[in-house]
Amino acid sequence: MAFSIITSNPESLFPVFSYVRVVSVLSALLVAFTIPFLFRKNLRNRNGISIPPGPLLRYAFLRKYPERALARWAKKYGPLFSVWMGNQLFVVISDPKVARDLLITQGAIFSSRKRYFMKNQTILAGRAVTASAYDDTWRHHRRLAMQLLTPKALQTYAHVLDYEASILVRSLYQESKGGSLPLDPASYAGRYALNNMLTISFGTRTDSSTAVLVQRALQLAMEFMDLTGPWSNAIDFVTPLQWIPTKTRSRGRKLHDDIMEVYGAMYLEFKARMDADEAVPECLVKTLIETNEIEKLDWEDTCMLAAVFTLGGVHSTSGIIQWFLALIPSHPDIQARAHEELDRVIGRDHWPSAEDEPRLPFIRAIIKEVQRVHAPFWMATPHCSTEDYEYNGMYIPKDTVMVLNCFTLHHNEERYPDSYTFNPDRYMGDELSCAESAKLSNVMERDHWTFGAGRRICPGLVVAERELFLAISRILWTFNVKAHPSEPISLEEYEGLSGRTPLPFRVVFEPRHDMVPAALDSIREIQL
Ligand code: HEM
Repeated sequence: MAFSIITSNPESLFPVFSYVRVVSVLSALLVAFTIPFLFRKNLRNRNGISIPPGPLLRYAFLRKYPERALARWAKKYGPLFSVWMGNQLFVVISDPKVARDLLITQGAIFSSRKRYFMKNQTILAGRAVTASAYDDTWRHHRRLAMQLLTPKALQTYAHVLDYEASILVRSLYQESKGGSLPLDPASYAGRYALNNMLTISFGTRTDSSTAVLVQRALQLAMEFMDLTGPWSNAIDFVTPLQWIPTKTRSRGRKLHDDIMEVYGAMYLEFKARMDADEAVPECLVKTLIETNEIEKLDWEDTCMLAAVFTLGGVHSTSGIIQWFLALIPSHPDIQARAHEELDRVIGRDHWPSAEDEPRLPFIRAIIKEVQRVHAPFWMATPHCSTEDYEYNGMYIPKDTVMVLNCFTLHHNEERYPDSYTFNPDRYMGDELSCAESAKLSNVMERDHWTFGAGRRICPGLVVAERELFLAISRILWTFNVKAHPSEPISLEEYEGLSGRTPLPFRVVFEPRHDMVPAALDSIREIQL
């Protein structure tokens, strides 16, 4: 009987093995299995409130110029939207008041960092201030770093920043042969920022922009920027990729080892000098060595702290100087007004110093406008929430990555009319420093968001502002910066994963008046 059923109607005996059914079941399983990886999931809190709206698909990475996707989504979904990156929920802030309400007012909840596989776990091993969660280790390390970065501490090395700005201008003059050869300013601006950070960290500097140390430290900072975009590495969002030996994973591990090696060696060299009772300058590493007994930092913490200023404060500052030099040749009217202000307020027999800043409102306005139109980090450094939170009828779960969408914030037409135009005049009358501006309760008056917001705001901003003013005001005092007639300057951004500098370009540094050589001759060597 059973045999006859098989021969007359085989499907009835093996229904699940029929070709069509097998394919259908497998397809259904595949769809059921992949849908959660392809499409967004809505999450609700116990009051039934949903996460902020956002795109339907999940993403493994946002590679090319992610800020443009964020700007489009902000237009479509509003000032607070959410995106799923693999299994990680991101909430993106694109409005100044929302940034204030969440990152500043609710700083106790929105000040942690996600443990990004690449940046925070592999390269920085949860350290270097920027990679630490919002906890006692972060407070400890940030306090140590801040000892060198307060306005009062800055006074102890203000003469070095002044000196380095002079050296920057003199190098540009000499190596352009008095303006006859066009120069790519990247390594000059890089060495300027690097020397300032080396001084604060290690009490040392380099004489040449081609010195091995300069090249090595700049390479490490560049590799760091290339590997650590907040949206760019699929390895951060697709966990199985972290288990296999990919090229990206190897690069991350190598960078960690290189940072330990380079900065560890510099630390030990400094310590050997102290052990030999040599006179050494005040700097971060000296503080770390002197307080080692009390602070009890392990070796990895020590190396990462020694590296933090160089990793955070070189490409950022040098990038803004480069953006200034890329932008200014195509705005001769703005450059002429800056020259006029310098001639009127400072004169030609000496160049500006830090004390002159309040008297040069147009130069200050140019610097703020460069920072607005080309912030080196369009998404700052994302924060992470440590508790569930409900905001304006939207649910933000614990462990959400919070992104400050600086690109959209900097193109807010209400705050910056005609926002795509480079127009320093929008900052005329703004007499506040960036640090003061970041504390304004009316955030619609804040100058820009280039240094981030809230409790993780860039601790180096007072130093960075001083460096930018000295470099840019002296370049303007000394030169007429022009494009080379046969080399148009592209304003396209270098697509580093996190930091943005201009694509390589060259400019002509034409000395502006007869007093330039005398000013350059008057530079006096300093003792560190
Ligand atoms: C123009 C130059 C600079 C820019 C645009 C810049 C920008 C930023 C941004 C956007 C953040 C993240 C803020 C946040 O999480 O909300 C940050 C953090 C940080 N910056 Fe800067 N920075 C600059 C210069 C510097 C300098 C000169 C130093 C050191 C002397 C420095 C050290 C740091 C450190 C240690 C952090 C981590 C702070 C933390 O996580 O608590 N930066 N910076």
